[in-house]
Amino acid sequence: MTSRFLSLADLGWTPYFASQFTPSASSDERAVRVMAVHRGHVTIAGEDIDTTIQSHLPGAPGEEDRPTVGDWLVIERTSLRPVRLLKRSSLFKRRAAGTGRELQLIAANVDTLFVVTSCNRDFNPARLERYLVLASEAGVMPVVVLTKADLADDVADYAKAARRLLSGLVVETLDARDPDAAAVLAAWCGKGQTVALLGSSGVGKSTLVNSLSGGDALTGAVRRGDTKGRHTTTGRSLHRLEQGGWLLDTPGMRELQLADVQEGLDEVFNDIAALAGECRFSDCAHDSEPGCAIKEALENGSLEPERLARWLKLAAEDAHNRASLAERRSRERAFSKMARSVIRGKNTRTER
Ligand SMILES: Nc1nc2c(ncn2[C@@H]2O[C@H](COP(=O)(O)OP(=O)(O)OP(=O)(O)O)[C@@H](O)[C@H]2O)c(=O)[nH]1
Ligand SMILES: [Zn+2]
Repeated sequence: MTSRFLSLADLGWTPYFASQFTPSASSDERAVRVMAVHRGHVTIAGEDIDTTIQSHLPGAPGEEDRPTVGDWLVIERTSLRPVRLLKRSSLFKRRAAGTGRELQLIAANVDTLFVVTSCNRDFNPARLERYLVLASEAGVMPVVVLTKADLADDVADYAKAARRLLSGLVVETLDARDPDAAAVLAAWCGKGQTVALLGSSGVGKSTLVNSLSGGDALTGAVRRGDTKGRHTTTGRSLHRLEQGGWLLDTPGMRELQLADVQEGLDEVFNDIAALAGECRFSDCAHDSEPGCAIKEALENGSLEPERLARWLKLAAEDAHNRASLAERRSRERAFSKMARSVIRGKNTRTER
C-alpha cells in the first residue's frame, strides 16, 4: 500500500508533534514518519515523499536516540539527512539479554494497544495483567479485545472478569472473522491513529487484522510466527487500515518482556501499590510483619489472594529479568559452589 499523497495528519501527525516542529514549505527541514527500520536505514513517509534513507542521527548518543518504527523524524529537505527525533508519545522497548544489555527500541508513538484474548481457555487474568503492564509502561492505552464471542455462551462473564482487572479498562467482545468487527474497534482505528496488537497464538490476531484492513492483501505483510527473513525484510511495519489508521506490526512486539516495568506494575496494580505504601515497614515483605496493610486487606476480604499472588509473581519476574545476565551467572556460580560443598559434606550451615 502506498503512502504517497498522504497528509501528515493521515500519517498520525497531532498537535503533540506539531508543538515540537512547525512544518512549512519554506523550511529547510521537514517531518516524516518512520515506516520501517533496517540496518543503518529507515523507510520514511511524509507529504509527497516515500523512500528509504540512512538513519544515522548526528550528535545523539543516547540509548533511545535511534529512530524506531512509528517515530517522527525531522530530516533535511534536500539531502534527506536525519536531523532529530521528535519526542515520542509512547515507546515500547526491551533490554536484550547478555552482558551489554543493549536497549532495543521496538515501536514508538503507538496510540492504542489491542490486548487480544478469546472467550475460552486462553482467557487468563495473569496474562492479561502482564499485557496491561507492558502497555502502561510504554505509555499506551490498552483496549482488551475478547474474540470468539460467537463461540461462548458466557461472553458477559469474560468481559466482566477483564474489566475487574483495571478500573476504567475498555473491553470489547467480537467475532474477529465478522467484517463488523472493524466497526466495534473503529474508535481506535480512524485517520492517523496507530494501533498494535498483543496476544497469544491462536486468539485471532491475524483474523482481526484482516477484518480491520477490509480483507485486502495486508495479512501477507503480517507475518505469522515467521522469524525467517526478519533481518532482510524491506517491507513496512506500519500498515494502513481501512478506516485510515495504522497497524504497527513488528516481530519485536512478540518479544516484549517484563523487565524494568516497575511503573507499569504500580499502575496496573495500583490497589496493591497503595496498600504496600501503608505497611508499617517500608521494606515490608507482606509476610509476617506487624502492621502489614496487605495482610490486613486479605483478612478483611478487600484484596483477593489470587490477585496478590499474580502481582507477586509478575514483580518477581520483573526483578529476575532486570538482573543482568552477568549477575545471574555469578549467582549460578555461587549456587554450584554451594551445591558442591554440600555434596562434599562441608556445609557448615545449621538447619532451621
Ligand atoms: N469462531 C471464531 N473463530 C475465530 C475468531 N477469531 C479467530 N478465529 C479462528 O481461530 C483460528 C486462529 O486465528 P488466527 O487469526 O490465526 O490467530 P492468531 O492470533 O493470529 O494466531 P498466531 O498467528 O498463531 O499468533 C483461525 O482458524 C480463525 O479463523 C472468532 O472471533 N470466532
Ligand atoms: Zn506489608
